[in-house]
Amino acid sequence: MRWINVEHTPEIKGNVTIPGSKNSSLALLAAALLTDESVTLLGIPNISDFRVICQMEKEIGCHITIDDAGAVHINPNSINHTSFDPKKSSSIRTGYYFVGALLAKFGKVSVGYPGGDNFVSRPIDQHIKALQMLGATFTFHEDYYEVEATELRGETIYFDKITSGGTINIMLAAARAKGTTVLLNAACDPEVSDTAILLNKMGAKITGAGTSTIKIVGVTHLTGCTHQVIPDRLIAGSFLMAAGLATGSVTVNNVIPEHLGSCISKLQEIGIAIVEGDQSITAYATGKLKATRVRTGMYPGFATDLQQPLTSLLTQAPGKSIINEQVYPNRFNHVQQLARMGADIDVRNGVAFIKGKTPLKGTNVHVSDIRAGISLILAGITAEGKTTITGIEHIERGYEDAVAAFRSIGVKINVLESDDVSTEDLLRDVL
Ligand SMILES: CC(=O)N[C@H]1[C@@H](OP(=O)(O)OP(=O)(O)OC[C@H]2O[C@@H](n3ccc(=O)[nH]c3=O)[C@H](O)[C@@H]2O)O[C@H](CO)[C@@H](O)[C@@H]1O
Ligand SMILES: C=C(OP(=O)(O)O)C(=O)O
Repeated sequence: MRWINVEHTPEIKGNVTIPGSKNSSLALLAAALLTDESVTLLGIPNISDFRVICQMEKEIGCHITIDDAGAVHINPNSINHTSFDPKKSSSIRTGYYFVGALLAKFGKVSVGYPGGDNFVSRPIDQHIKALQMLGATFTFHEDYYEVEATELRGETIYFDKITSGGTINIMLAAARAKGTTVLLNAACDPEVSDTAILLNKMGAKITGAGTSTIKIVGVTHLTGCTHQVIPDRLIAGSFLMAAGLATGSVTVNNVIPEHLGSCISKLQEIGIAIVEGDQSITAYATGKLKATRVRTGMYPGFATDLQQPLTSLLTQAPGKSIINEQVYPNRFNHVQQLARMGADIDVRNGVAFIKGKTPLKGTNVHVSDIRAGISLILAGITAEGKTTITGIEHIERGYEDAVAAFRSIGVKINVLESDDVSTEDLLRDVL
C-alpha cells in the first residue's frame, strides 16, 4: 500500500513548472482520432488518466507511441472496431469523447458510462440531447451504452446548462457532420478553445470557441498535425494557494496568466500578493489572510476544481468565509477530512461556512477525488505534526508527480510504500 506523509512546513519557496492540462489532454487525445493521419501532441502529462486513454485507443487498433522527448504520436488509421471495454472506459470521465470523435467516421460506438471523480451527480443529459439532435440514437445497457448514426447532420443546439465536456464532445461530433452546427450557451473554457485550435489545425472549420456561441462547418476529411497542449491552470492555481499556507513565495512557470484571472483576483482579495509575468505567476504570502466569499462557476468564473484547495486555505483566514459551490453542490468530500484535522466547516445545501483561523493538526486522512487530495496536502503544510494521506491514486489521475513538485517548493512531503501496512491499518479510524 502507498501513502503520502506531509510534515508541517512553516516556510516554502521555489518554482514549479506546470505540466500540460489534464482536461485538455483528454479531449485532444480523442480529437486526434477524427483523422486517418498521424497527430503529434506535445506536453501531454503522464498521468494515470492518460495511460487509460492509451490502453483504450490501443484496444480499438489505434497506434500510439511516446518518443524520448515525451511527444505522443497517434495514428488512428488502423482502428478496426469501436466497442470499448466498459470497465476500462468507466474508470475515467472522458470515455464520452470517443463517441463524439468516432461516430461520424464509424457510425457506431459503444462505451462504458462515465467514471471519474464522484460528486454524487454528474449528468450527461446535454451530451445525449445534442448528439440526438445531430441524428444519433442511443441504446442503454447495464454497464455501457451504444450510440449509432447513419449520418450526422448539423443543427443549432442550445445547451440548457453550460457544460465544458458537452461543448467539447459536440464540437468533435460536428467537425465531420454534414452541414453547419451552431452551439449556443457553449462553455468558454480554455480547454474548449485548445480543442478547437487542434481541430482547426487538422482542417476543421470552427469559429467562436472561447465564446458562448460556436459555429462548426462540417468537413469530410481531416489531416494530421502537431499541437502543444495548454498548461494546466488548475495545477497552477493549487500551487499558488500553497504559498498562503506558509510564509514565503511560489512561482509557477509555463502558465497562461489570463487563464487564472478569477483565481488571481480571489487570492489577492484574501491577502496573497501576486506578480504576473508573461508566462509565470508568483504568489507571495504576507502571513495574513482575510476571510472571503466565493461562488464557483463555469469559466471565466472561479473554477470548481480550485474550490477544495481554497477551502484549506480559508481555514487559516480569520473570520467567516463562505464558499457557494454552484457547479457541483455536493463536491465537499474533503470537508470531513479537513474537520478531522481540526477545521471548523459547516456544509449546508451546497454552501460551506468556514470559521477561521483554526489550528490544524496532522492525522490520518483519506482522499476520494483529485482535488480533495490536493486540499489535504495543502492542509498538511500548515498542520502541526504529520499528516498521512491514503487514496493517493486519485491524486495520480491528474498530477504526474505531485510529491516531487511540492518538494521543489520546500514542502516536507514523501510517498511511502509498504507491503507490511494494510489500507485497513491506516484507514481504521478514518472511514
Ligand atoms: C475531464 C474534465 O474536463 N473534467 C472537468 C469538466 O468536467 P465535465 O465536463 O464533466 O463538467 P461539465 O462542464 O460538463 O459540468 C458543468 C455543469 O454542468 C452540469 N451538466 C453537465 C453535463 C450535462 O450533460 N448535464 C449537466 O447538467 C454538471 O452537473 C455541472 O453542474 O469540467 C468540470 C467543471 O469545470 C471540472 O470539474 C472537471 O475537472
Ligand atoms: C473532476 C475532475 O476530473 P474528472 O472530470 O476527470 O473526474 C477534476 O479534474 O477535478
